Amino acid sequence: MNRSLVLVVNCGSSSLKLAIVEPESGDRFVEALAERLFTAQAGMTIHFREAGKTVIRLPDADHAQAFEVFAAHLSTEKEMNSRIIAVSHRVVHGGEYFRCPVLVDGDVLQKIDACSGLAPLHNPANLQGIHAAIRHFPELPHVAVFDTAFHQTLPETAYVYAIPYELYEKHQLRRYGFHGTSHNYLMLEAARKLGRPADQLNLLTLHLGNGCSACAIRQGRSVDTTMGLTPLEGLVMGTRSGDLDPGLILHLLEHMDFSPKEVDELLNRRSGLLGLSGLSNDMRTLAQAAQSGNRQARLAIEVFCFRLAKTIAALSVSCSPLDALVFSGGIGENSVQIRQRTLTWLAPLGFAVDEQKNSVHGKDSNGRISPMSTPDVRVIPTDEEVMLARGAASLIAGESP
Ligand SMILES: Nc1ncnc2c1ncn2[C@@H]1O[C@H](COP(=O)(O)OP(=O)(O)O)[C@@H](O)[C@H]1O
Ligand SMILES: CC(=O)OP(=O)(O)O
Ligand SMILES: [Mg+2]
Repeated sequence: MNRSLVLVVNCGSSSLKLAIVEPESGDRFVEALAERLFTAQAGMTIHFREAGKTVIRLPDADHAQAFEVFAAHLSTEKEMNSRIIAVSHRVVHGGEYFRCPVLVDGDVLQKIDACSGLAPLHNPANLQGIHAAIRHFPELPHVAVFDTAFHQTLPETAYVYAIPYELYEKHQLRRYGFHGTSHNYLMLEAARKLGRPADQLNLLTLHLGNGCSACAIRQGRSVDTTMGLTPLEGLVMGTRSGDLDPGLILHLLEHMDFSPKEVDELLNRRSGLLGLSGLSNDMRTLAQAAQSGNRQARLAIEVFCFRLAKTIAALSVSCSPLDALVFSGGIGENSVQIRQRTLTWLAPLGFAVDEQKNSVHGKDSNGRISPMSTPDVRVIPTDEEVMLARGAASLIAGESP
C-alpha cells in the first residue's frame, strides 16, 4: 500500500536538513543536508533511498536557494511527490503562543517573527525555510512544530527567573526550553524500551548535539530544563557558553568595550567547546586532539563532562525516583568517553557504567549501559524528523496532539 509522506524541513543557522518521511514507520525516502550556507564552501548532499547519493556545490547559497535546488531534484519523482500530504517545519522558539503543532498562516508567521529576537540563530532561518517551501509547494498544508512546545508544562517555579516578576508579566521574560521535539521522542522511546506508559515514568533526557540541553520529565511532562529564555543557557555546547555569571556580561560591556552585538557573537559563536579548546566545536576533533596530548582539548572535554554531571545532579531534584537517564544527540549517542566520564562524576549519586555495554551499546537494542543494581542509564538515538512528520500528519488528520 502506498502510504502518505511528509516533507520535513529543519533550518539551522547555517544548515538546512530535509527529509521525506513516512510518519507511521519513520522510513525515509529522501534525506538532504545543506551545510556551510552563506559561504564559498556551501554544498548539499541528497540521499535518495532508491537512486543513491548526489553531491551538489552551492557557493554562497542561502536557505531559499538550497531549498530550490532540492525541490528541482525532487521534481522527477512524480509518484513520490503525489504522496506528500504536508510540509512540517521545525521552529525553535514559539514563546508562550504554541503548545502543539499548528497550521502555518499569517498570524502564525507573525508570532514566529515576534519570537525571533529570542532565538536569533534559529527563528529567522526557520522563517526563511517556511517561505521558500510555501513558494514551492503552495498547494500543500504547512505545519509548524515548536521546540518550546513540550516544555509548556514547566511549573512556574521552574520557569520564572528571580528578577522582578513584572518582567515576566509584561515582557514574558522566562525560561522556555528547547529541543522539546527531541526530548519528547526520547521519552516515548524510553517508555517503549522500559515497557511502561510514559505518564508513569520519571526520566532525565540529554540531547547532546551542537546545541545541548537536558530535561527532567516527571510522569510524562517536562518539569525542568536547562535552556532558558534563549538556547544559550545551560550546558556547555559546541560554540555556546551555556551558564555563566551574568556579571561577566556586565563586565564585558562596561569595562572591556564590548558592544551587545560583540557579546552575542562571543557567547553564541565563539565559546563552548570551540572557545575552550581554541581548536574546534566538533567533539570528534577534540577527542582525537586530546588523545594526542592537546591540553586545551582535554580541558574542553573535562569541563563539558563536569558541567553535564553537575546539571544531572541538579535536575534529579525534579524527577526522583529516576526510572532512566537517557543519552542522545550526536555526542550522547556516539561518544563512549563522554558517557563514561560524566557517569564517573556521578558516582556519589550511585550512577555507574558497565564498560563493556557502554562500548557496544549500538548493537544492543535496549541501549542500557549501566549495571543492573545501579540507576538505569540508556543510549537512545533521537529522531526529531519522525516527530515532525507525525505532528503534521496528526494535525492534518484532525487528531488531537
Ligand atoms: N563518534 C563520535 N564521537 C564523539 N562525538 C561525535 C561522534 N559523532 C558525532 N559526534 C558529535 O556530535 C556533534 C553533532 O551532533 P548532532 O546531533 O549531529 O548535531 P546537530 O543535529 O545539533 O547539528 C558534534 O560535536 C560531533 O562531533
Ligand atoms: C535550540 C537549539 O539549540 O537547536 P540546535 O541544537 O539545532 O542548534
Ligand atoms: Mg540535531
